[in-house]
Amino acid sequence: MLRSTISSLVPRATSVARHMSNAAKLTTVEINDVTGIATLTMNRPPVNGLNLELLTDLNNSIQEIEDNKSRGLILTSSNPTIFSAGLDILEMYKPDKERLKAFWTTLQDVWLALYGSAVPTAAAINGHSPAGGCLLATSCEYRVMLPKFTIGLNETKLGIVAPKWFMSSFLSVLPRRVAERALNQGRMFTTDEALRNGLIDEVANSKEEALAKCAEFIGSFSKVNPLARSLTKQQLRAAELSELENERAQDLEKFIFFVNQPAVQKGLGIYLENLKKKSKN
Ligand SMILES: CC/C=C\CC/C=C/CC(=O)SCCNC(=O)CCNC(=O)[C@H](O)C(C)(C)COP(=O)(O)OP(=O)(O)OC[C@H]1O[C@@H](n2cnc3c(N)ncnc32)[C@H](O)[C@@H]1OP(=O)(O)O
Repeated sequence: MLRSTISSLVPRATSVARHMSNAAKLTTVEINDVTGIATLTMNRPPVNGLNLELLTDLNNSIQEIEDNKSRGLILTSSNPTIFSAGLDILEMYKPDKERLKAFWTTLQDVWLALYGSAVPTAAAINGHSPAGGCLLATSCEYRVMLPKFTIGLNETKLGIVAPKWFMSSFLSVLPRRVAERALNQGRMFTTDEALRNGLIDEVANSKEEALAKCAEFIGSFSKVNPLARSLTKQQLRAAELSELENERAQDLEKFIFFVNQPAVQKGLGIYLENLKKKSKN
């Protein structure tokens, strides 16, 4: 457990916090002038569905944070109950060919940037985090989650298959046996189950506390040489990163082929319909 005082690292000192950029509409980046930590917030109502525009903004924001040599990156959401609902299913249902390509390519970019980020990363998971939301959270090095939400890779429940690199992130956090069973079941873990299984590192009772715990984790590297730390991280993650780098085109082709299968389209249509029915009740 981290022991240094939380208060010195809390990235909420609004008087000193500097908005680095809000040029991107669906994400905001706020740098704390005291800690040097950047908080990257997703803001796409109603559920932070990862569509092409949100992914593009996420990618630009991560790049901006890297370029500005922030001390760390905390990923969170402006929605009080949803971290991210994962990929926007409307991008995959009856898709436009060119947009589908750009969508998947940008998702690949975001994963490579976040999983391979040179700065320490943490996720303040302040709401539900299915599928692509779980991918983002498990791409970070540390996860703090609020109670009574769910997280997991539920792709099999939608009749789709999580790509290899989704599994890599999941496997970097969970023991293989737990990951394999959860992936096959499309299991969503409650906050308590996620903590017990190691899918998250800590539980916090409020978003502020989650941000503070993430900042404390990032602060734990303050006495470590930053170059040695980032090269160590990147070396540990190199195999998974180069696997996708080397197979990006095939991964895209596979995705496009799979999404366009009539059975997959039918399954996505039914899933969307059920979501809409549920939201109307
Ligand atoms: C070869 C590889 C091939 C394929 C790999 C593809 C990989 C995909 C990974 C993914 O990320 S797929 C997406 C998986 N996501 C989900 O299954 C989440 C579904 N959503 C929910 O479970 C819930 O919405 C929630 C727990 C996130 C939030 O619940 P609640 O607060 O009760 O909100 P509502 O359910 O009422 O939703 C409000 C509104 O938003 C629409 N919506 C929700 N999630 C999505 C989504 N992922 N994509 C598009 N739209 C979504 C929902 O239908 C409602 O719309 P209305 O128009 O009825 O308001």
